[in-house]
Amino acid sequence: MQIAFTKMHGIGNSYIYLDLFQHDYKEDIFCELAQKMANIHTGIGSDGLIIIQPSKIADCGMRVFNKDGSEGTNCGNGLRCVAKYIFERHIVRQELITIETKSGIMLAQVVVQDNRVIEVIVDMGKPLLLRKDIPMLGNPNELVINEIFPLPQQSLLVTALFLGNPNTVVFVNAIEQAPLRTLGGIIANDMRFPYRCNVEFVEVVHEKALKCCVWERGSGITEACGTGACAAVVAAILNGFCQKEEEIVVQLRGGDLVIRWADNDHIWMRGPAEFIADGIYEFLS
Ligand SMILES: N[C@H](CCC[C@H](N)C(=O)O)C(=O)O
Repeated sequence: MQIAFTKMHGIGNSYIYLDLFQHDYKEDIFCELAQKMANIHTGIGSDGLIIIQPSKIADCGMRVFNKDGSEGTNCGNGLRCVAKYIFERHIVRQELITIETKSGIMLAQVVVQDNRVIEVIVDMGKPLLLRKDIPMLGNPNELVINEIFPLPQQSLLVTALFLGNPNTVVFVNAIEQAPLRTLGGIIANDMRFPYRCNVEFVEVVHEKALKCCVWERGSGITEACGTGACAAVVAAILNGFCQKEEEIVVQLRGGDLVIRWADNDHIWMRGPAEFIADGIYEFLS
């Protein structure tokens, strides 16, 4: 079966995009397709698969599937790419775009220069801070801020929250020394998170800049994570390292995002989105 796809990335967090406005691919192949197309050796290579589809309640819908075939509930870098895609491929004509995700309807504003989207600003909604909303085992109506998180090898101090998807933030003195490879997957798959979680290690550079590296639920280490960068800013503000209302630059391996926790409690993310290639994939189910 031939699959028409577009590969795009948001600061190095790359996905294979399928456009269901143009093609009628059935959802029962998405899990296997994500695993096969994301494979760098036998497929196209990406951090996962994103489905762009019609929606009854927004300009379009977005579903995100990780490398392991699991489905996420949102994708910050993916939202910017979807907004760019549907604007430049004329699925919509307006610059303010609504995108339905499994964690709610997101609002994206494309910034256009010479008919090209050079940047996208996304309202990522409000962070959810209670354990029951992350979700994380323990007292359901408690916050998880700078909490001791015992592991077999050592105990960490974590701040956990839901922002598009479950996130656990660990502050470190130097990002180069973050135990990303050794502990990222262990935390992400810990049984205290019923739906697993994305894990961000964060160094506070100063009150308006963070360094962040990420182990993503279902995909492992990625160059960047949009929802993770937003979660890092929320955690830094909750821990008193940064201030609400300020624009915070989050420096990830693949590039920078500008994040702001506004006074209406919404999180705003600003960053680029790029096309890489269009192609046809031979799917042998
Ligand atoms: N791995 C994530 C989905 C992708 C999130 C990330 N790529 C982003 O840019 O937000 C999850 O399963 O929650």
